[in-house]
Amino acid sequence: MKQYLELLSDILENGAAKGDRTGTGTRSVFGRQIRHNLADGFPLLTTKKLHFKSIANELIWFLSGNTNIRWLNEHGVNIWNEWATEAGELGPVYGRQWTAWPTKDGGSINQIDYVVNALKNNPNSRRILFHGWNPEYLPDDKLSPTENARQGKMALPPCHLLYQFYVANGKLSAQLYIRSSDSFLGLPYNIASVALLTHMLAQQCDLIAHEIVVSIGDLHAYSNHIEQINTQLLRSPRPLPTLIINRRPDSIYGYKFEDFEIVGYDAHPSIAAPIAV
Ligand SMILES: Nc1nc(=O)c2c([nH]1)NC[C@@H]1CN(c3ccc(C(=O)N[C@@H](CCC(=O)O)C(=O)O)cc3)CN21
Ligand SMILES: O=c1ccn([C@H]2C[C@H](O)[C@@H](COP(=O)(O)O)O2)c(=O)[nH]1
Repeated sequence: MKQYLELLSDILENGAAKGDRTGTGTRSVFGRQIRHNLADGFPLLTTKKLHFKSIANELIWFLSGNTNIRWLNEHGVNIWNEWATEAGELGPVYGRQWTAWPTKDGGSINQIDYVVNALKNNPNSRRILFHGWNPEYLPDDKLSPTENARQGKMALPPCHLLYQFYVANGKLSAQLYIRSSDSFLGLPYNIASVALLTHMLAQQCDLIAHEIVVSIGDLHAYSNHIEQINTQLLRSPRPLPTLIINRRPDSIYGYKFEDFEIVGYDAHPSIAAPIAV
């Protein structure tokens, strides 16, 4: 993932010093993109070891519509702990908006069903997308994430918020828009996650997983990640691993972590970094 390292260098070279909600301080650039052909391997960073289990289980959790961290914790995933209430709630975040977008008559819309149906029955459509930005449930900036979740608002507004799919010649591509991207901690997860989702949708819809495009609004490096980024920039990328899906579940909602196998993942050691809350 040379392109990822290039984005990190870009931020260090061209980033404006910018304050942020968390009070940490960032260097930031606006409007960047990464493209990756999935035929070239599964885009799991090799310049630091990533916890694929967290990435896969987080995606499975999104697709289940769950917005409580308990299930994540029971499955070894702790990346959302800092934002949840004592009861584990995050408010109506990703999973809720993806699978049960609330309607004014008290019903809900499953946007994932819509995407799967369109990919199967109307693959030429230019409307195959789902998104998480539901303004009615955005948090109040003056309250903490936990306080927002307690009041039924999202703890955080979605960062990866718009997923569009495209089919040509039997091949499925995806473009993800990330409005705000923590280049060192969040972005590697978001890249691998959209790649995994594309493979799952391709399997369900009898398509070949092709290209992912990740478009980013505010791409930043937190001031307490600069040393870690410099460490990473000294490392050479290695060949990418391959994803194998061992089973074909009955639906997009049927995947379990055990269905996935990452083969040939030879990564440099992980690099610890503090998360900005
Ligand atoms: N500042 C910030 N950055 C993010 O990337 C982020 C948020 N906040 N808030 C919501 C979610 C939570 N995400 C997270 C949170 C923690 C890690 C993290 O610490 N990753 C470690 C490994 C931790 C583990 O696997 O348990 C890493 O080295 O990648 C990554 C993404 C992504 N999002
Ligand atoms: O999937 C994710 C979720 C979150 N992030 C990062 C991006 C920002 O650094 C923070 C969110 O803060 P905002 O003030 O709401 O932008 O979390 C990410 O990179 N990927």
